[in-house]
Amino acid sequence: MTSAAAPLARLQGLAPLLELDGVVKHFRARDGKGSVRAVDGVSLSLQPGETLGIVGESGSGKSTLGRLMLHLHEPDAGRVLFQGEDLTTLAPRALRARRREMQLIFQDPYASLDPRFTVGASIAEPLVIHRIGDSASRRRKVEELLTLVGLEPDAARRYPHEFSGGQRQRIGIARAIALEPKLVVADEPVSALDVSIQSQVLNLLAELKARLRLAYVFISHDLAVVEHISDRVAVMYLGRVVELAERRRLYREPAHPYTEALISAIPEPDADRRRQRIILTGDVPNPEAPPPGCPFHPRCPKVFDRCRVERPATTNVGPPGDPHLVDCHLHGPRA
Ligand SMILES: Nc1ncnc2c1ncn2[C@@H]1O[C@H](COP(=O)(O)OP(=O)(O)OP(=O)(O)O)[C@@H](O)[C@H]1O
Repeated sequence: MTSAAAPLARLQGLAPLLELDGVVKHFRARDGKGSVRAVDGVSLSLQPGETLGIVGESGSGKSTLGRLMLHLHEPDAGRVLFQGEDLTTLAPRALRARRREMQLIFQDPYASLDPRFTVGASIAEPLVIHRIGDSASRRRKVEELLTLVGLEPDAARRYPHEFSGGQRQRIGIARAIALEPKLVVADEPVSALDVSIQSQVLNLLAELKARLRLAYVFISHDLAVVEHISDRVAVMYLGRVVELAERRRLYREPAHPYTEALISAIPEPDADRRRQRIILTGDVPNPEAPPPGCPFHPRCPKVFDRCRVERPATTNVGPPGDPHLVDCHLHGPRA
């Protein structure tokens, strides 16, 4: 996907918070032979205060992309710009300072909560690491954060195992926003929760976004969840963004047959909005040996000859001022 979205934002006079330009990350395959193209040339941008949803099947590269955005992975190629600064070339000290402004929320809050620490100590830890305030002011800050995420201030004295999954995710969120970041990457933040609790946590994230003017990158395999929270949505397939558009447009008029199939599988109680379910045949191809041409062609219900040999370029199918980018020969200049 080319970086058409980023120049457009610039034309509109908005400086992006985050820009990815041709970012690549390959891993050595777990058997030691070959390499996995986890992220294979992604360009996109995120505006301050915006929520970008990232969807795709398991193994499509969503988590790797999220970690590249926070520079928790070093890219093999391409650039990651945060507020215009290239994170890949920043000195370690400057990078540490930028880390305050970007945080990660995990699927399993246990990953960020040490069971031996009180909740208060876990939430205060980033403040301690970045030497912010003294112990009294940190205690007050922890109480404020707990209140902000809908928990009682005295939760600070208790331990993670004393809380339910939803409450633990609230604690993980309190910890992530302790340093008042500008960017939060939330990687499947509600996938481990009961459906009834999911919407409470999603509402909390939406409330915090408005209050703290956060930008989110919201990663999920669940398209219904992403629709609820995102401003724009990027669809990943085999390490690439194959479609990127404003949320309503993407769900109403998906341009890529892969997106269309994913959307058709969302359970829809409203019969008028229900789509004919498109069943994808075959598995996601092995990312160590992606197919030639369009990587989706072996599973695509609309495949034609050109798809088997030529990789589609990115085309903007959106109206002026509303980019809708898609990598599919159905929409290319010679379609
Ligand atoms: N550290 C690693 N070493 C080797 N391969 C890796 C590593 N991390 C990820 N991969 C591989 O890269 C590909 C993309 O993985 P990634 O976790 O980014 O996808 P995902 O879309 O987030 O999937 P999931 O929803 O299952 O987490 C997969 O094939 C995965 O096995």
